[in-house]
Amino acid sequence: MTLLARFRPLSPLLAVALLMAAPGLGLINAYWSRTVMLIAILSLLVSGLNVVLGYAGELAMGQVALYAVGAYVAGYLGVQFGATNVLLALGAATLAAVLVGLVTGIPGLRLGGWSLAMVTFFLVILVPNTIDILHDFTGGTLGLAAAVPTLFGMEITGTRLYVFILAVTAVWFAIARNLLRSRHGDVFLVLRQSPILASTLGVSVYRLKLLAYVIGAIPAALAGALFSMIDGFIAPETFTFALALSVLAASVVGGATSVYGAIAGAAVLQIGQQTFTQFQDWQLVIYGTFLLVAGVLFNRGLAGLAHDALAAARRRGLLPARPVSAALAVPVEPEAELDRLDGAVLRTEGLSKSFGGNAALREVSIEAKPGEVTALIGPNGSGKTTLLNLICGFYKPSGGSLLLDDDEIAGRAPYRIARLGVTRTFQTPLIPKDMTTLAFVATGRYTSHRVGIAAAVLRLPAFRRGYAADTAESLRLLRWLGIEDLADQQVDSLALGTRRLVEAARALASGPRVFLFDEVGSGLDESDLVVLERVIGAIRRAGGTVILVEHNFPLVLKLADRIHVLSQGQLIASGTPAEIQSDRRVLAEYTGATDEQAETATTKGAQ
Ligand SMILES: Nc1ncnc2c1ncn2[C@@H]1O[C@H](COP(=O)(O)OP(=O)(O)OP(=O)(O)O)[C@@H](O)[C@H]1O
Repeated sequence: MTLLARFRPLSPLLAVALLMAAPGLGLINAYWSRTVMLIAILSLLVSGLNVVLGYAGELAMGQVALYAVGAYVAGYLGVQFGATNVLLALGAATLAAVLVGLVTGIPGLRLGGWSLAMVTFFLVILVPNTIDILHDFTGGTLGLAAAVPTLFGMEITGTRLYVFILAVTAVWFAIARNLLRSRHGDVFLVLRQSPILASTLGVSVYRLKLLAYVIGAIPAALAGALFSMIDGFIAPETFTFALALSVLAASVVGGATSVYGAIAGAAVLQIGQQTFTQFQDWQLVIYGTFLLVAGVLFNRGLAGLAHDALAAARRRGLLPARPVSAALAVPVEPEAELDRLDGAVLRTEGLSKSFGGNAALREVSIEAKPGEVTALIGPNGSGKTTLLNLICGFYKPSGGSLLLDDDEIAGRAPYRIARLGVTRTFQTPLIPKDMTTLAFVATGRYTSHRVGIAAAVLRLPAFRRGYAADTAESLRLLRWLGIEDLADQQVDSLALGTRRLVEAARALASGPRVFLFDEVGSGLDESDLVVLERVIGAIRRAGGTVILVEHNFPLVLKLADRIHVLSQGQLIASGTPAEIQSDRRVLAEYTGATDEQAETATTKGAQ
């Protein structure tokens, strides 16, 4: 390990220490100390927005309202109760943020769609009125003169306050870094791009979004409490809609899916505002235009540019390569067998699904057994994907039963069904952005091998063990599939065939009981198809239950133990590959042959 690589993890710490010491060493004057404090505060606001918008993909505009909540709670405690302890102020602000987060997040997220965006947007608009209505507590439009903050009897002002604000900001960023650079952060990214994929991983979309929203609320309220300590005065004109926009703009400038991008974005915005004094009059127009342009051209922000520049420097050998995941070498023979899988019997009994007047599935009864491949075939629109979606819980049946080892699972939430060991791949692979192939495969283990948030934030041994096990197992699967060299590549840069194999690895990573493969062979070249056949064969031998929806008839004949044929939502035939191959109705319906041609074909087949 080079000296540079050894000290890399310490570099943020050194930067913070230097910045903290700067006023004492006479490196910065009072103007710049204040600017640094304001940048730290804005970066807390932006960091919270990044968690909820950049990672979890939920547009929540309420950072400014939570900022106001933090400021007034801290201010009120000091003025009304003489509780000036800064730690108490931060604790109370955090509590208030969690409370407001839950009260606004629960209805906003329950209703779905754009509800949270609307709720939080109105929250910001209502801030000045709310402050006015609560003037007994807030001082109304006149503002609130806050008490001098203290810590164990010591006044926290001047350089002490500067150091305190930087310390709180550094602690928050350490928490955010540890949270976002863990499987939790990876699953937030999955959630941002595909709630469907997130539920396939066993994640409750509603709960995870609420969690991200509440976590994002905390730094905003902390920022408010810290802000109330700077000037000792808070007034409603600080908490404006323009500030909400500037937080959004700083998030875009820094890069919403970056941990430290929030600091870069906040610095650009804060210094920009202070430098261009006429800015105030034009700020709404400037932010609006900037967001429009940046949304199209600049969507990974400064962090994205820095990331690309570092990657280019590594490619040219100017910087040492990143520790590659292959360092965790585990010898795996490509032909090795999978560990034993605890397959389950999946049965549908008279399962039906109608969309309005369209009966997509009519009284379908099938059984898929462990250690067998059960194939579903049929022409386009015959109901195959609908059947998979019913099994996964994405649709609720209009009638009939769905049994997993004799337990009724119809109507259960998708994430609950996933947690029972039902996994799937998709007709169009669902592949997130901003994630390596290895991390994506490891998300398959998120709920089956869960490591808690506290363990991740505090980097406890349980986290380290879990992370190492996830990495080793994901790498083992990639190696088994012959694509370990792609482990560190961005998963969304892979070709379609490789994406399907990576999806299979993600599905395998949780050690599931039932596999649903939706047209997994389409778009694969010959060599990928060979790997796919090996994968499905190995799952079957390991005792897993496989349901295969596939148009590639020869592939189905090769892999399936039993085939069910659907036509216009009805089961028209079930049998072994040999029986299906010579079924007249199947040939007529499925291949589009006329009855006469089908008869000729079956007669020939019988001879
Ligand atoms: N969400 C939906 N809303 C309305 N109709 C739907 C929905 N999903 C499926 N359908 C309808 O149900 C029928 C069966 O569709 P499904 O996608 O299950 O067929 P499929 O056999 O998987 O077809 P393909 O081979 O083209 O994927 C079609 O008529 C389709 O239009």
